[in-house]
This record gives sequence, structure tokens and C-alpha cells, in this order.
Amino acid sequence: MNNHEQILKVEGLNVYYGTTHAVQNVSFDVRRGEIFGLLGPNGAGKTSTLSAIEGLLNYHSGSISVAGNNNKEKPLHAKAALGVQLQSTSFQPELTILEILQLYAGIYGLSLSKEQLMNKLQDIKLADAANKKFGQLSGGQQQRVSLVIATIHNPQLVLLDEPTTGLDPQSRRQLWERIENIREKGHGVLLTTHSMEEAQSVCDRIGIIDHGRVIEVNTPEALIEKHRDEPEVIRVSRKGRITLEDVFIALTGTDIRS
Ligand SMILES: Nc1ncnc2c1ncn2[C@@H]1O[C@H](COP(=O)(O)OP(=O)(O)OP(=O)(O)O)[C@@H](O)[C@H]1O
Repeated sequence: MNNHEQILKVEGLNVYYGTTHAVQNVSFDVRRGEIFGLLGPNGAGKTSTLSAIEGLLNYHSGSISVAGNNNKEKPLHAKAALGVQLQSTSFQPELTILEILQLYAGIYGLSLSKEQLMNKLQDIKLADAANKKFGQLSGGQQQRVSLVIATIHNPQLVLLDEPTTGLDPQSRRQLWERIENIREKGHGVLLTTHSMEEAQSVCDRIGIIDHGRVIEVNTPEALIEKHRDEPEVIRVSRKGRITLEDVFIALTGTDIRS
């Protein structure tokens, strides 16, 4: 397998909402077998970028290709290669988790037997809860179900928008392992997060986006190494230790975004 094969290529992407230029000439790629983190303050343009990749948003210019399929020219091929982790609120709380899995398997045109679906629930340690209603699950359990659904059709690229927000440390670690398992299978993962700890722990490369523009793309280690001696990084650092968060704050500023 060629590890540098691009599973996602975003080139010169521009998104406008009326006169707001939300995504400005954004370019980056995600490679097979890689977890790529898109980091940025509130309003930086992360969700808009993800929506454009998903084909939910009609971008103004630029190009996006998923597994070699331009998502405007071959939208169905691009979508088939893509798995998206939906927010828990997207699921019917009255359906059992087995019913939800059956529903999504059907939507993707997969003929999975009940036994195969139960195996998937077994993988996320929820086989015993197969007949529980989705709305009765804890936040961490719901996140696990939505991750299984995002990968049920074996997509080449998985998009995760803030996958671990609100989870306790145990659930977060478990989810990190599941995300790493997706990478080990040779898929690409694009995630957004506000947790620098998460970016540093699970992402192979990260892209920092601010005011709609990508300002740096690199490995977390290389970003820290590159900026660690800069006065602003040292100024914002705490307890004499330089972290990815210090570099992020120094690059994107200390102002709170509206
Ligand atoms: N539907 C919309 N209509 C108008 N403006 C929008 C819309 N969606 C986003 N924006 C604006 O586009 C910019 C980028 O927003 P976006 O949601 O992509 O940022 P984000 O990086 O995902 O932020 P957050 O971390 O807060 O989720 C912001 O200025 C936002 O106010």
C-alpha cells in the first residue's frame, strides 16, 4: 500500500455566506493511513470546510476530491468513499441501537445479517444493549454507535467533527483507540477538535486554520519544534513547558472569537 496516497485533496477552497468569506483559499490533503486534525478557534471555518467535503455546501471555488473523485463531478462516488460521524441528535432516540444499525445499513445498501450487526455492536461492547433505545444511552455510548455507523460501509475517508467533546477521560481514550483502529485499516481520518491534547495524542499531522485560512500544516512535534523558541510562544506558555496549545495560541492570538 502506498502510504502517501491522497485519500482527500482540497485545493484552493473558497466558501462564502453572503459577503462573509468563511473559507479562504484552503488547501490540504489527507493520506491513506493518516489521522489529520483540523484545528482552529471558533468561527475559523472548520465545519464549513467539512460541509464542503461532505457535499452539503455549495462552495464558490476550488476543488475537493475524495479517493480520486471530484465531489462536484462525481458526487455519488465521492460520497460512497466517505463516512461521516453524525451528531447524537441526528438519531431517532426512540429506536433501539440495533434498529438504528439496521436502518443505516439499509441506507447504504448493505445486506448485513442480524448476526453481523450484533458483531459490530460486540466490537463496541454494546451487544448487551442492542435492544436499548438510543436515547437511553450515555454520551460515550452514543458516540460509539455513531462511529460504528460512520464506518459501516467501510469508507476510505472518515470525517469526525469534534468526536470526543463532552466525554470523560475513559471514553475519550477508548474513542481515540477506535479512531486509531480506523487508521490501522488503511483508511484516512479527518477530524476537528478544540483539544490540543487530543491533536497531540492522536493526529499524525495537523492543519491550523484561522479566519478561514490555513496558516500551518505539519506534524504536532514539528510544529512545537519550529515555534518553541519564539517569544510569543514562551510568553503564553505555562509552568515552563511548551505545548501544542502554546504554539496554537501564539499563532492564532489570545482574543476570544465571537
Ligand atoms: N450558515 C451560515 N450562514 C452565515 N454564516 C455562517 C454560516 N455558517 C457559518 N458561518 C460563518 O462562517 C464562519 C466559519 O464558521 P464555521 O462554523 O465553519 O467555523 P468553525 O471553525 O467550525 O467554528 P466552531 O469551532 O465554532 O464550530 C464564521 O464566521 C461563521 O459565523
